[in-house]
Amino acid sequence: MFLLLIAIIIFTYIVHYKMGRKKLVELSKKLPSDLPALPILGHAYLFTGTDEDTMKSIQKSGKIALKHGGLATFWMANQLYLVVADPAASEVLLKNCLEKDNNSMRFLQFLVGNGSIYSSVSIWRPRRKLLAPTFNTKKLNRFVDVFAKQSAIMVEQLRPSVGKGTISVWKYLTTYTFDSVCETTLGVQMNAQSQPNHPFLEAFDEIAELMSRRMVRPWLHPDWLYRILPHYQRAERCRRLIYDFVDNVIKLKRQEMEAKQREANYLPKSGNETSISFKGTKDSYLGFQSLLEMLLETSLKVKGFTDLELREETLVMSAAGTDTSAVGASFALVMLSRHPEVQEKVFEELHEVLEYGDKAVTAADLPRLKYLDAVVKETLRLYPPVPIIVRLATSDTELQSGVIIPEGTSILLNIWAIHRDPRYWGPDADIFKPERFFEPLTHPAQFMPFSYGLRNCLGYLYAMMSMKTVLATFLRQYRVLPPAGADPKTLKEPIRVKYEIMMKAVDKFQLQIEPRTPQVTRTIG
Ligand code: HEM
Repeated sequence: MFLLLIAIIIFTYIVHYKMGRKKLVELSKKLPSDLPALPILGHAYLFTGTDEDTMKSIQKSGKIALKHGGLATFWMANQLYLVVADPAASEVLLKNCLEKDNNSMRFLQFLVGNGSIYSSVSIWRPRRKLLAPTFNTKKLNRFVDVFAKQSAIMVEQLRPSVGKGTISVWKYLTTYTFDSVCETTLGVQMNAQSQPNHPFLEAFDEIAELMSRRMVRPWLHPDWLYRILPHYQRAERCRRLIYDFVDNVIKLKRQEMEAKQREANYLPKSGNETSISFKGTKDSYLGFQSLLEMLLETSLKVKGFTDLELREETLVMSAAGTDTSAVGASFALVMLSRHPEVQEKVFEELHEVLEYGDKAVTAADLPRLKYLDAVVKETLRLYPPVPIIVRLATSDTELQSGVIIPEGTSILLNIWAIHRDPRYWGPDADIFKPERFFEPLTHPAQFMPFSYGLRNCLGYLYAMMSMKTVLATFLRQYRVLPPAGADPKTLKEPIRVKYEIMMKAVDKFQLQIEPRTPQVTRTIG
């Protein structure tokens, strides 16, 4: 009897599995990829080669989907991926499929553990609820002074390179965002701009590269194999360094907050270290509350985050906030170097809103910089720092077109392709034209550099503020030009890009910088 029961269970499982696979195979036939699938590997061979080749494959998959009305399928080994390059389908999928595709996500979880960005819905939902209030406009407005201060430092760091030929702006922008993110999220002044080889930043860069390589190389996927490779040893060393650093910050911040509370007589002198009651919101020594401090405070008032959760969430914010905004601002500078007429319009607007001089940009100035806003958006459209996002269909999901996406399908939303769809952006979809953002969008999901739906980017407002502040501060002082000796024909072609979890310029954003007149020298306070 027992054996019969086991046999029935196994039989039912096999039938269920086969039925599920049948639906996936049917979908792959209905929405073909146009490219041959190899035995065992499927289309995984597309992701061999350099990071630039990987990005080319992402673009190719998007183009194929666009050719077929926005949907195509690919096999990565035995896993079916639906590539989506259609706003209407994206809207349905991003509203209904909240679970992330674990096949690719588990490699990113290596660093951020259960941090909300890659976690399962059951972990993500309560965390998002706690995190969301910290990103409101009023609180973020207080960060603009930090962005302005760090931008001024960046402008000074660049001064020796002004008028001296071609340079890569990447290191300047990434240390700017890193210092800003650390100060506003962790409440720590890192000074990476004056110390660009900061070990924390280097570890972050290295681990991002290692994780993205593993993600797209199936032979690095099995844990047992990965753990014996030097790749893993390097990743583990970076992870340890990052964890130690963040854990220390959390510890120090706890102590700092507790001492401050005691000083202000918020606590009885004999207060128990672990049961502190925060009665009021006090600004830190930085003059504002960092996101970590807000979370620490919440954690002590209501059932909030444990130290491990705090580590995970602060890491998500640091990882999600640093390179993304640096990539966005760097691409914007490259686009402006290629479009001098647009750069002049930005400069005129800056002159109008901020006047000549070196008055720091304030939160009140940002909404008035409308043309700069359109320039940033147009850059994010053509060069979205996060060109793909993934989801998993946890139940059969019907699209508006009637196509049913079966449970178990991995979904790859190709933001790069959605942003270049001529059906939504017109025949000049590939052209840089900021003015298009003065017209209403045809579909709310046709522009989604920050994703769309309930799991969209929490930091989009933060990112827009940071990018606009640094660009405004930079462009008031300097003019950007293409690299010396650049072939005019190449400058008309799309920027060469590579995929490293984020999309970056292959040449690390090379430019020439010239001073604006009248030149203003600024002393950093
Ligand atoms: C140009 C800059 C940025 C871009 C393009 C960007 C893009 C994205 C995208 C596409 C996602 C969603 C991924 C998905 O749907 O699977 C995301 C999630 C997230 N981003 Fe950003 N991001 C940027 C800046 C920031 C900043 C500055 C912060 C914080 C300081 C931040 C914090 C987050 C967080 C916490 C999530 C996870 C949200 C959740 O799962 O609930 N991002 N970001």
